[in-house]
Amino acid sequence: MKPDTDVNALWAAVDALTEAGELRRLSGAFARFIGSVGHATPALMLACVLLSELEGRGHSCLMLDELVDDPCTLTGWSEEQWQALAAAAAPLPKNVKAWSALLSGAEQVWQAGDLSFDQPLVLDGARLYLRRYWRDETLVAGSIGARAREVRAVDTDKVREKLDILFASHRKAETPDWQKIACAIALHGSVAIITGGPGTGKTYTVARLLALLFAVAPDAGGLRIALAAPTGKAAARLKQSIDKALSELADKVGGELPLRELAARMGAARTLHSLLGARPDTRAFAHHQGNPLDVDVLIVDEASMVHLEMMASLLDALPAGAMLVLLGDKDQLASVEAGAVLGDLCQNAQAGGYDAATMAYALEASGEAIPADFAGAAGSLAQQTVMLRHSRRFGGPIGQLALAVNAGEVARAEAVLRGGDDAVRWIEHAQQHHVLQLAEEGYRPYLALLHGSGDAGDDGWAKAVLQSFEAFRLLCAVRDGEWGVTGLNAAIEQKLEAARLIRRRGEWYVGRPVMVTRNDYGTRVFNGDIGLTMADPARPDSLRVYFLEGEEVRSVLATRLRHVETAYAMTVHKSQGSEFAHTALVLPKSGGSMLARELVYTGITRASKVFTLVTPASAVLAEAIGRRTRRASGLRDMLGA
Ligand SMILES: Nc1ncnc2c1ncn2[C@@H]1O[C@H](COP(=O)(O)OP(=O)(O)OP(=O)(O)O)[C@@H](O)[C@H]1O
Repeated sequence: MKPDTDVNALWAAVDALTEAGELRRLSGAFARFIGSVGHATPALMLACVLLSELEGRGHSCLMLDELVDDPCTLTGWSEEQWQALAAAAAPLPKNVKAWSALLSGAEQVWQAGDLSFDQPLVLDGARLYLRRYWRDETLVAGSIGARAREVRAVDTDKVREKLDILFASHRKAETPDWQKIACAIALHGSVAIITGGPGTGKTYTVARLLALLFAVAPDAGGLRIALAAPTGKAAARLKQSIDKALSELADKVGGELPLRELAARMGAARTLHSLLGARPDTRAFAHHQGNPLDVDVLIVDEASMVHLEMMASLLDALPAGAMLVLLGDKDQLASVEAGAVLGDLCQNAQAGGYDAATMAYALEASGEAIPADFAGAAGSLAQQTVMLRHSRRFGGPIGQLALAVNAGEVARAEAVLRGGDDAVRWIEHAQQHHVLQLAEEGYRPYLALLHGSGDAGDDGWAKAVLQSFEAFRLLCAVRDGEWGVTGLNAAIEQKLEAARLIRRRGEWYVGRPVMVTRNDYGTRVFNGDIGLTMADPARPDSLRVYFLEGEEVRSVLATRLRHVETAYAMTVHKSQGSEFAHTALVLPKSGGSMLARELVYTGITRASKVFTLVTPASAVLAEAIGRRTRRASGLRDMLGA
């Protein structure tokens, strides 16, 4: 069907906004496509433009109430820009009811019901979706909800006895002991969520949960456990921490529980892509409902990085009887792709909302009484969610700063930053040369090591260089401009060259750190992997890129890596799941909607020993802390809590 001629005014307004850089090209193209497969009214086309635009910013749907109430906040445009578009599509529906009536009457829109339909758009209550995201959200909500409602029979006496052994030697740091409660609660259902800030003991707890499962399972010998995380680095860290925790536990209680057997049986942790059987050239995974994963227990770390589509694929591939345990920090930045799944699933984590049955069960199975402050009736998923609240790594000023930022307390955050402690510094009125100086100091040690005696034929030496590089990292809020990743990487290269720390001979040179930007199954390098360029010990004229995979070093010929970028500076998004002794976070002069509290919190919590904040003007910090990243999604509603 041909589009109506009265959409031409809208296309002109859309094109003008696109030229002004306020709309991505895809959004106009998407709306035109929808207009080509059915009757194209200006209001419908406008909704499609917005839906696509918001998808690019991580939202899974367009909330009609937000569109009616405050379109400028929704789109991030000025009143003038919004009016230009709205006037071109006029008359627009005045309220949600009128929008719903208009959309549900369009032949391209399907009104939510069962899962089989052909329309590209779905209207579910007051939310307009792209078909794919509606399906994913429905699947995630359905599967998680069903798992949360499935209460498992637990021998509470036995569990309590084993928990007392597993937690005997630890010093209880908080009352109640949420770690112990988390283990008991996880056993009670087919899904559990353990959330908490850095160093609150999520991995420590899950190692004990595995030991507990092993101790109480009727057929421990046949228990199939899988460990996974969104990135290779996070997977390696998970495996390392669990191995460490289990071996410490085995030293303490090894005689009483079969922990060495458990540790020996646990395979490597894998990326979610590899666990699900990603294949080149297709989005479909080898594992799905028809060919489920061969697991009884699946532990997924860094779950805040798991986007909606991946979570849907994971749940689709998980066999019905299996237990899923999600670990992550709900306050961290959400995934780059659409969705904020962990945040949505953890909507009640802070308050608890435990019902009487859960309170009674937790007391019986763990011996810990959940305080009345956390009582409520928050729905079945809340009963399977535990938030760990005491950080063991983060007592000092870095932890205080993270807490203040997370709570939105600007004055307290500024006071910590100005407190004069060596662990937290603030370059408040920075110019680019301050950042370059910081980078030179931070990267000098690994470059000195690299140019000293030793060669990459010696794995121990290559590993030491890679570990030295991990001691410092510059994180940016944005990609472009003087204060963004691309501008800073170029400037840092020049600075290091002027300081004779690197010698560039074209794109590749000894010492160049790179980040992989696309999965490559041929060379087995994956999006987000970071490597360092060193001379090939076998052929001194060629260069190889060395990657640290857990304890192992592996290398790939530099010329075989096609999708990489220089990585002295990287985005906060890409740094998730990593930790650096000294982390420097650079905020731009103005970052728009990107610059938000979750981003600053995630940047700070990447630092284990020293954190430096770099701002061109101090007001930028308050601006960032004051802005929350909110992603539209229907998951909370669909979960019904
Ligand atoms: N109850 C406890 N008793 C003694 N030590 C603990 C306890 N809980 C955690 N720890 C220790 O605190 C440190 C941080 O714990 P862990 O690595 O499990 O935290 P995490 O929440 O997984 O952190 P991250 O989010 O950074 O991965 C570890 O060294 C761990 O051994």
